[in-house]
Amino acid sequence: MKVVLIGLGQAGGKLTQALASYDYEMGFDAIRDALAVNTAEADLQPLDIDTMLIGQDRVKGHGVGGDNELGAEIMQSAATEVLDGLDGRITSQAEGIFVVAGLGGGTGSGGAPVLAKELKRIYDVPVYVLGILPGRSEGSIYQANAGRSLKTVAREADATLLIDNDAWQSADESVEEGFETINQQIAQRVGLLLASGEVIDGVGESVVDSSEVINTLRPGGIAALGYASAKASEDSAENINTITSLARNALLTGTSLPNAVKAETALLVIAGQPERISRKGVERARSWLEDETGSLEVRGGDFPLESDRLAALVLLGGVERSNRLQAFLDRAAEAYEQATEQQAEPAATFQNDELEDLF
Ligand SMILES: Nc1nc2c(ncn2[C@@H]2O[C@H](COP(=O)(O)OP(=O)(O)OP(=O)(O)O)[C@@H](O)[C@H]2O)c(=O)[nH]1
Repeated sequence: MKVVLIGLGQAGGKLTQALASYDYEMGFDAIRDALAVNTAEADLQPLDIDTMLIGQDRVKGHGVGGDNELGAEIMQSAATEVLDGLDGRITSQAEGIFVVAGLGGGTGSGGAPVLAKELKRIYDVPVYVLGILPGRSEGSIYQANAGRSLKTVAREADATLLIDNDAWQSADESVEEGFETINQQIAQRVGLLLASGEVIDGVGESVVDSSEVINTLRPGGIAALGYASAKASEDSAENINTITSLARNALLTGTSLPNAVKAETALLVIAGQPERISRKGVERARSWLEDETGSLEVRGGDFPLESDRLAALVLLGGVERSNRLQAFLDRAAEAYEQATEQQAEPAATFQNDELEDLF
């Protein structure tokens, strides 16, 4: 699936760069262009991808310091400038646009819904948001910002693929190392998903069409991505159980949004050397996924990849509220209440039940 990425804010820029590097290193060429947009000059400097600084008149290149309303205002004023900067990048080949952002900060959190809306007005391809939810140990401002941002982003984007910063946490890492690991994990999973539907030189023809990814995301609302991999035998007949257990692990322990299981649609991609992929295993895994997700629309296919391992990638579309999402929404509502207690006049209202209509 040929896409253009726009990374907003610090997390958005770093993740976009990780995605672009992975795509390049693997030779997938699914990411046709990538641009990082930020209000903070220092966050753009370390990036190798093209960058654009916005809002200098308001914050002089210093970022919005977690103020997501200011982030939204700046993106609104800079919309024409950003869209001009995208001219020539979003060509007729593009099958989708991804706005990538951490939902807990200011620039990405406030800017993502505004930009998604503007992009949808102009381009006739789906506009998705790849949004990062703050981990549970992050401060209440992050939780409140992300709650507010998620509410609008889920309305404006064609689908919002959520990544929980707690999803693939490793115990003995610093926060920075942790982000690096998470970004790598996301880059690999999303990279494989995007590469599905692409024909890869010398490896053969892909059997997952990009329209399958688009159709899986068609219910809109929240989407999640699961992944698991394991060493596999050279004989496909020995891999029947490996494939079913990979699909199981991808859904039950490997999703970007823990406990997201029930969904309207699902896509199961089995990646690996074609000789190692057992058809029987794939069929079993698909029917297991159908039962488990409650979805009547489970698509599937293979993705040829030179490796002695097999991997299962599960994309869920129209995800029902999960325990983890509920816990996040509760935290966001509580954080907002705390913030309003300290402020005489809240700038915006946010209630947990306002998010009910998302699901
Ligand atoms: N996964 C991941 N999350 C990150 C990374 N950097 C920051 N975050 C998360 O993103 C959120 C903060 O968003 P940032 O992107 O830093 O903020 P911003 O959009 O640049 O906005 P301002 O700094 O307020 O201008 C927090 O929830 C962080 O935990 C990263 O490299 N990877």
